Amino acid sequence: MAILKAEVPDSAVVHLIKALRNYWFLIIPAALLLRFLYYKYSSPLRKYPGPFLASGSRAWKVWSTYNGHTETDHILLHELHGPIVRIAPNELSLSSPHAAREVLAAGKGFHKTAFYGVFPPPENPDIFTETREAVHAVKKRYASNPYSMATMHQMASYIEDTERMLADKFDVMCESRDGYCNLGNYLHYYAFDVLGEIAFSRKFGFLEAGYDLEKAIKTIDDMQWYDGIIGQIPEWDFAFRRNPLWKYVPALSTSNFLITRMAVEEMEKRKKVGRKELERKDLLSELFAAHEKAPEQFREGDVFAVAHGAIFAGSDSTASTMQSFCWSVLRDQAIYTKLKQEIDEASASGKLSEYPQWSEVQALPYFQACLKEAMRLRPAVGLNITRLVPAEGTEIDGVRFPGGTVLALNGWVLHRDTSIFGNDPKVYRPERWFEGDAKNMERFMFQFGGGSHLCIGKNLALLEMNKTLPLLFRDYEFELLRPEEDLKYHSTFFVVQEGLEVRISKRSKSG
Ligand code: HEM
Repeated sequence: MAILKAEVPDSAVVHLIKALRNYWFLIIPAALLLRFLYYKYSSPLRKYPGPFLASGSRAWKVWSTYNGHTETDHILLHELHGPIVRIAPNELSLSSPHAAREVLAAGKGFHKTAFYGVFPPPENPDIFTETREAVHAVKKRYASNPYSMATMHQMASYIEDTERMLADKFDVMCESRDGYCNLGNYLHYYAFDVLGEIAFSRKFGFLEAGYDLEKAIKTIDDMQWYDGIIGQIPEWDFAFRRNPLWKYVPALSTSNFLITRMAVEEMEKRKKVGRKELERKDLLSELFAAHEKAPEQFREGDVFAVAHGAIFAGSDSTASTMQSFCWSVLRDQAIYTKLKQEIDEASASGKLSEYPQWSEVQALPYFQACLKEAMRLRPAVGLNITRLVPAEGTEIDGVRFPGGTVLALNGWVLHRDTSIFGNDPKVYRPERWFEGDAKNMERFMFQFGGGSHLCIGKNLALLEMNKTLPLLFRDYEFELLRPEEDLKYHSTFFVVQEGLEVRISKRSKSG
């Protein structure tokens, strides 16, 4: 006897699964298109111009960061679309320096975005990566004394010790047949070794080796590149670096990374011998002192995170600024000659010590103008710094922005504003600092950020550059090997530059 099977109709869920299986190639693009259109048109930001791709997805900014030229992309965007450009469904880039001051001003409620949370270490954020404003304020308060100019001046001799080593290296190159010097690389090694001395009382050894030891600098650049890209889509970090499986891929493990290894060794040493037994002060010992004063508010983990983070935040940035300075000055003979003249005159009249001192260099107006102009035209941070509009929304320059909107600021864009910096903002011209309203221009310089997130390493970076650059230009003659070529660079978070190669020779003491 035949068994009759009752026909049970498929449920709606089964229908859906079958449809997905059979028509996924149509359904997925259609869903993505709908999502794109929803983001494009449902947002109150739909009235702002910008790249088409950016209006409905974050793909445009991921692509721009991946390509390594966020800064030039944004300059072009603003030239094309004006002062407010939509660069993602919920994100606007602003080109007005006045607006930037408002956004960065302390106490206005614009918090850092999730972009920063991607930068390591997630388990114990440092001052740069901490996005909880209240927690950030506490950490910064305890770390500010170790970074103060007074503390930095006490450590100036370690900078001089590293200067001596750099000069020894350059002296050898001057004696070589072709006088070849990769000035860009050596400034990079120098900036790292200075930070090693300042943070841990030890050079990392880049200068001595004369190459990128254990590819540590390259690794940092690659890591920052990852942070920059994934920072645009922060939730994706959970699929990659925050994925628990990540640590089982040996090639991706950073625990044996040169900089981290040294930081851990120094940390252990200090814990064993105690801070008071140490022969000299450094950033780590000063941060330990802050921890001892307030062990609950500034924990041991914070000491490590802040000292370790300093290397990441402070080396590429300072190196990049010194490279921009050298390249900009050396490619213009008139500027180069004028700068040497000022330095030589100060030297001849005994106003510049063997290792130039901060106060002496403040009295070199042309040098100061050259440095400011380098930081204006090629600020070391190439990606946008981003802030969230407070929940209640805000009004800036007469424009209302809804709460939760991400506002993006890029130093390369802001520093090309003609109303502040004059009609030729794309030209490297130190003279502008004597012609225009220099005080006003300074108010609108963002190379160190601003407000409550102003760069904590600004004093160290300025001290280092003010001591080192005049020394180099006093004692050595540099000739660019390819003066007609632009310096190659790409932005990870910082602007990583390549190709600053020169012929070097020793200058006579009389100039
Ligand atoms: C010429 C060199 C430098 C430049 C151009 C520079 C630039 C900047 C900028 C633009 C910011 C703000 C980022 C933002 O708001 O998103 C920043 C923050 C920071 N920088 Fe620097 N920096 C330099 C050197 C240093 C050094 C030497 C250190 C440490 C030794 C350092 C440590 C930091 C830290 C910890 C922050 C986070 C501050 C906060 O959020 O409160 N930087 N820097």
